[in-house]
Amino acid sequence: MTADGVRLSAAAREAVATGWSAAAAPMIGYGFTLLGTAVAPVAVAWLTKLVIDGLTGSATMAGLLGLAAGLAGTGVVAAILPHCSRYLGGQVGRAMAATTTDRLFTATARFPGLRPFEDPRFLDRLRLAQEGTARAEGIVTETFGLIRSAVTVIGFVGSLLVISPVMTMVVLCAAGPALVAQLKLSRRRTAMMWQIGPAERQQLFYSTLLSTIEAAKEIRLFNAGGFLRGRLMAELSTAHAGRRRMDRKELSAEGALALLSAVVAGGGLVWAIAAARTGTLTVGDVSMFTVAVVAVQGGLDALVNGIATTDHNLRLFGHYVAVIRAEPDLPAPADPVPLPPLRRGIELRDVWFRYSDEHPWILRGVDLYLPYGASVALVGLNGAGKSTLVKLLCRFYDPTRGAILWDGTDLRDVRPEDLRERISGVFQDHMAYDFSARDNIGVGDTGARDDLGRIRAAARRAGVDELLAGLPRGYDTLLTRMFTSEEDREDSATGVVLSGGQWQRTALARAFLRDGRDLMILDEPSSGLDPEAEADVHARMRRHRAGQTSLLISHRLNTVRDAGLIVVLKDGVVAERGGHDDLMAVDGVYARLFRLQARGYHEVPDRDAAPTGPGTGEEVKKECWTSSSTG
Ligand SMILES: Nc1ncnc2c1ncn2[C@@H]1O[C@H](COP(=O)(O)OP(=O)(O)OP(=O)(O)O)[C@@H](O)[C@H]1O
Repeated sequence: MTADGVRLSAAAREAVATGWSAAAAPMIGYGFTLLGTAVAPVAVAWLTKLVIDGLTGSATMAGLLGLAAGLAGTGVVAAILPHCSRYLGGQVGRAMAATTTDRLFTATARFPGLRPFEDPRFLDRLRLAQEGTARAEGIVTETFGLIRSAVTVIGFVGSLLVISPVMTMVVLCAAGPALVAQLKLSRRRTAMMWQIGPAERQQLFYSTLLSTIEAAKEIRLFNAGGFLRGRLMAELSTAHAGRRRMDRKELSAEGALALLSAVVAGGGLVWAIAAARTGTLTVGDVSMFTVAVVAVQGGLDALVNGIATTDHNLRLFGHYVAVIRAEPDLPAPADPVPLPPLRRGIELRDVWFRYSDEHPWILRGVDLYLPYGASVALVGLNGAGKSTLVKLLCRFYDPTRGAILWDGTDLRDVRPEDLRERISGVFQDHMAYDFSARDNIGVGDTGARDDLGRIRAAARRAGVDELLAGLPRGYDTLLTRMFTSEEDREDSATGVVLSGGQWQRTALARAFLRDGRDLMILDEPSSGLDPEAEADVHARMRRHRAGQTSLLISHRLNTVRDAGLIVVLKDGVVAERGGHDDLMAVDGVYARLFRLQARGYHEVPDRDAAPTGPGTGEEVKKECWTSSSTG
């Protein structure tokens, strides 16, 4: 186990098993071609030596021609095999990348809750895991490469031993420090990547901010580009400093190793030439020695580098293994209970919640009953915990204390996917997918994606059908200009941009597509709509919610007054509950907020009492009058 919690042996086993299950046949072919490329250089060197010795000695013509033919044939094989092995290696790589990517995102989708995606360490691990999926192929091909280098080295070491056992030992001993140094460097490099992870994540965050349309307006209006760029560059320089330190260590270590290799090779050559002069070696031996020293050094170098690279790849792949084997963030029920359709109601029983032990309590003993078929409205000030309560109802988190019961069944005893099958809704921060209109709504129930009739019915209920049907390509029009090619730039049919309110209606249609669910959650579904659209949407929602259990969160209290039950959340508890008239009669928080909003609509400005002076309405009117009468 390494400092970042990666098990190398588990990573190696997983890589081999993945390679075998994803691409057994190309892997076998790859192994054989690599073996061929390993043996070919040794055969070429020996045949060359024999030809040279034959030429300088007394070989027959037939013998020489036979050796030359063998040399040519081996050369052809040696020339073709690397191309075959590259192709087969690519096949192995693509198959493994597809398998590991699929498994990684299956695993991330398997987390039932949201906690992992709020945990910076997990996000770092996920980023490295994605890099690890790209390295999966490397682990397999490098391992084969190691075998190939080992075969080549063994072949040449055998050849060197025939010529000089002493020189063989010298060459081999020089490789020892290289192996140790490369392994150390690999470990340090992976540790460095883990350390600079937070800086690189911040860097990615700032570069995304600076290059996406969502942030572009504010950044320009507030002239905040320089500020954000400054932060981006600071994170970049932190990450670069880490990489530079590592590169310097590598430079000095690898430079020293290269020097050692050059000294050994040079010394060996001087010795071989002197030995040939005294007749201890033949000319063919010198040729063989020269090739063998270079090949053994190159092979050992490749071996050492291959081990170091595999070690590094395994560490990255280990993050992938850690993600795909991670325990779910919410405890899975040992014996899951089936969740039948809602018949009585949902009860929050003394629910306490905080996001973590370091965070303050958000809910402090909420007792609430959502009766079957009732439309319940949840109101409260910003930060009161309304959306948090919704997240608990969807079981994105479990209550820290207390329980949520669905017809008496604790949500913790139910599989999260079974629960979510029974829920539909719109979140306050709903998604605007860069998809077609059809897919944007179809995400609500992917099985209905091809059923345009159902999609249009949902859009009609949300009051957006006319708009979407009227787009240049109807429901198949992209609701983004993101994927427009250079040639299509002027063609509006390739993608359109919706307004905020139009997006909100589209999100509502997505929720309505999940028809017949037991609970409809509507978290601020109309905050971006104009008054007419809001009244229209609420009239539609009223019809849709009639007889259906629903929970509506809204700050516009005129939209909740007809709810069967209004609940006011304050200081982490239910402060008030009842119908609109009851709560007005109680004259508490709800009544105060309602009157405050209503006053804004009813108060007619008192012209006589209106302040006058620079910038006030009266002053501006006067200015306009003066300039128009003089102009
Ligand atoms: N993922 C999170 N991690 C930590 N704290 C959070 C998280 N999400 C929300 N909070 C905190 O929980 C509190 C309640 O937030 P919540 O979004 O539930 O309020 P709300 O009532 O829906 O507010 P609003 O009316 O502004 O939408 C806030 O103080 C917020 O800072």
